Amino acid sequence: MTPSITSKSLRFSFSIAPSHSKSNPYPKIPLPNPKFHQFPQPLLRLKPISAVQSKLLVPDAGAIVVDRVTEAELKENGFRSTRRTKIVCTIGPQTCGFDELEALAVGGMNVARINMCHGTREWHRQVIEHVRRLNEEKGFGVAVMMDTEGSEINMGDLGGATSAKAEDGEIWTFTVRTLGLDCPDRTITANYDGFAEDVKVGDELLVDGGMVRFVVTEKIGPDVICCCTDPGMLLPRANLTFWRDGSLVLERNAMLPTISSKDWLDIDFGIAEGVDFIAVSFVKSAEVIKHLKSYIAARSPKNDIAVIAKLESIDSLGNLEEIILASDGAMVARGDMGAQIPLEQIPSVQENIVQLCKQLNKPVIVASQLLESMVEYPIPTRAEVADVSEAVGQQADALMLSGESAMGHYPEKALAVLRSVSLRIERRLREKRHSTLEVQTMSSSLHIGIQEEMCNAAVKMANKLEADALFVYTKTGHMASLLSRNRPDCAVFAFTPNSSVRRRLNLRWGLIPFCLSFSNEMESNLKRTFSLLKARGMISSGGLIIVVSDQLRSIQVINVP
Ligand SMILES: Nc1ncnc2c1ncn2[C@@H]1O[C@H](COP(=O)(O)OP(=O)(O)O)[C@@H](O)[C@H]1O
Ligand SMILES: C=C(OP(=O)(O)O)C(=O)O
Ligand SMILES: [K+]
Ligand SMILES: [Mg+2]
Repeated sequence: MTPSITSKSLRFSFSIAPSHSKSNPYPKIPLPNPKFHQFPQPLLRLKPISAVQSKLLVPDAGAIVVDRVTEAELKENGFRSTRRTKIVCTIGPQTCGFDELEALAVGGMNVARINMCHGTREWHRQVIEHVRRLNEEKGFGVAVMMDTEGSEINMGDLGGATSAKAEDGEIWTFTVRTLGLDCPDRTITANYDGFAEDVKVGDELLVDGGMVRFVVTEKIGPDVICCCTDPGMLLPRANLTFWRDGSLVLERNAMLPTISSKDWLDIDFGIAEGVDFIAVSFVKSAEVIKHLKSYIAARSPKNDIAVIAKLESIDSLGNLEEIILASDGAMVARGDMGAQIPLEQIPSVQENIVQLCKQLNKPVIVASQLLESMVEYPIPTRAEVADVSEAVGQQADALMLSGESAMGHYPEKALAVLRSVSLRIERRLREKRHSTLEVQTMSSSLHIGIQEEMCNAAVKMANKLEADALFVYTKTGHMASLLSRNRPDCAVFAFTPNSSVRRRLNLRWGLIPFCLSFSNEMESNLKRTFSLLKARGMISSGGLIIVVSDQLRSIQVINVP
């Protein structure tokens, strides 16, 4: 039977077919050497959703709700082969339409990110609305992350152009004048008034973390005249940093608040729209996170928005532990980080942050330039695949696409690459671990807690017994996070009655979040879960399951009846 999602999403969202396949899913794109372009992963077939079925997706009291893509993955590939590493996609002009968003959801997007640096609130509202509608009408479980602009120094929006090319030796003017749409050629606005006073002749000006470089040659009133020394593409609202005598000039940034007045308005917008995550740009200390969390607690009665600290400012690196502890998760924002520390330090900083987050039980996202060349080309570089593999090998909770999905030519292919590389590396890690009979669980490091000990023990058992899945019944998601933290060999089915907890668990490594109401009676919970899952073809009799719950201090080992 022909799958019924739009031919477009089928063509682009699934993994690249083997070379012997009769129909090439990418008919128009030449594949110079097919050997290199097989991201080996079986094609998933999502069943069509009829109008009648679509109504059934609205959960009733007795139902179990799971993301449609995961359900298809479970049915086709079984328990063990679900993807553990989660994927965040930045939504931009290439992917903001309903159909494009659906294609990303089909392709495995777990979280849709909107970046408040760009676009209007109305534009972002529309995207959030589309994601909601996809979840409600089509059975996806995509969460929404809003990313603040932050008050670092930015360029303006290029008078409406999508990009501009700066060539070697060209003279460009950076100005604090207000320019309308008739922006003169080779002129760029800077977003803060003191810019022309703060820079000095001889300073080096880095755009977007050094993707393009200029040297300041002259200052004329509000205009700073610069000569391009490293050519490249200028993108609207790109970050600007300036360097003097080999050091980053930080005085101005130190005076700017982490959360600007515009950011507070965006945060109000995010709270009103009910986003699942707010990511805070250029976090420097734990204070700002605590402040935002108390603001959210006061404004959002259910207090169900998680705060993610973006680690990208040089000032954050000395306070990592307290920032991560204060947050609900962290992002290794390698883009701007690369403008503030030497590039060769980024891999070790990434590794440290990922390990620290695992230790402190906070989800961590590795972001920026994972597949940068795919903004323009349909195939990633070998080096990009190696970088993605490294992040998956570190067992980061999630990988993020930025320009690749926001404004690139191949958003769905970039997503397919993240998915295929994740699956391959995850399997390899399990095989490696298995061949050395190594059982790895986290040491207890949080404040001594019964739940943490139980989860560590449950994962150890699951790995040793080669269980098919861990089940966790969790109201707040905490127990589920403690299982995920141990990066078990098997998938973790997390059952929660709360749909916003379910969406937030989307960011956690290896968790398959289900919405399910349950009682204090474990026996009846299990009976019901088994029958609901069996009816949907997601589990079969005989499977070995290890069960833990928020409420009961017990670990159960059960064969699916
Ligand atoms: N809402 C949007 N509207 C227009 N363009 C966007 C939007 N979001 C992202 N983009 C484009 O995608 C690029 C990459 O996104 P991202 O990495 O989030 O931003 P930035 O480059 O500012 O760090 C941006 O530079 C911008 O060109
Ligand atoms: C993710 C990042 O932040 P933004 O895209 O908002 O600059 C980054 O700098 O890597
Ligand atoms: K941002
Ligand atoms: Mg950044």
